[in-house]
Amino acid sequence: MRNEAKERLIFALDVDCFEDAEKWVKLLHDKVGVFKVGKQLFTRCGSDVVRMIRGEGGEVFLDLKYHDIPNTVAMAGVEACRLGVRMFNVHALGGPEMMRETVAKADASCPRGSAERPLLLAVTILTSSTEETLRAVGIDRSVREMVPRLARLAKEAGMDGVVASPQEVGLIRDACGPEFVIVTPGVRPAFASLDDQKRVTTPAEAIAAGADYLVIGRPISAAADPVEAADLILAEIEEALRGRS
Ligand SMILES: O=c1ccn([C@@H]2O[C@H](COP(=O)(O)O)[C@@H](O)[C@H]2O)c(=O)[nH]1
Repeated sequence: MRNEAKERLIFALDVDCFEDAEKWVKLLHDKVGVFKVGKQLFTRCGSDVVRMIRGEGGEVFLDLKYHDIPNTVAMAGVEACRLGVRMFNVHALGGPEMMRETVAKADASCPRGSAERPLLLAVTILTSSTEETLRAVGIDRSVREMVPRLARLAKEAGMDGVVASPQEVGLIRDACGPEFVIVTPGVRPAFASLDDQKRVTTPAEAIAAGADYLVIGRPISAAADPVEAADLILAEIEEALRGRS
């Protein structure tokens, strides 16, 4: 069960240099299944950091949240496939054509079912967003309407899963079924602060709701003892997985 908990924990490597990234990977590689490389680290270090993580035996979630015209996103997706990442993502708000094109180009470059094929994920509504955020950008529907709607669009386009708040896992499961992958940031153990996250649950609640992977950054990186924080989170995930089986 400890190994399953580890495989489901994704650590957000939100640091500003290669050396710090390498230190975190060496420190946490026994605790974490996947390391998430986002905009800050990728803009600073590029694909070298992906190769470093893979060289250390880690897997990579390339969290660049592509959102552009269909051809541009699809070709970026092909490059993500070539990097050998375990998963990468686009914004579902980029629309069905953008997602379909990304899936088609990934299928051509890295066939489904092959060992190298990454999971293709679509971000629904960011976990830092609220109803007010949606109104401000002109979306009149609620978060709880938008998330399953975007998840359904992603599934129909052939995407493997979504990134969403753990608060909406049940809605997504109802809309998209048990095989659809759900990756949840916005996870806060009781000992951590919310920071800029708005739609959060604890790790235990996220797993009990049916999340497949939990993305956690600052609750580990800002802890006085990051290894102890990761252990506490793993214990919580493990306990919740027992309750699920
Ligand atoms: O909706 C989203 C999508 C992505 N993220 C990313 O996850 C991590 C969360 O880090 P914490 O420190 O645990 O808050 C961060 O890298 C985000 O870019 C998200 O939070 N919400």
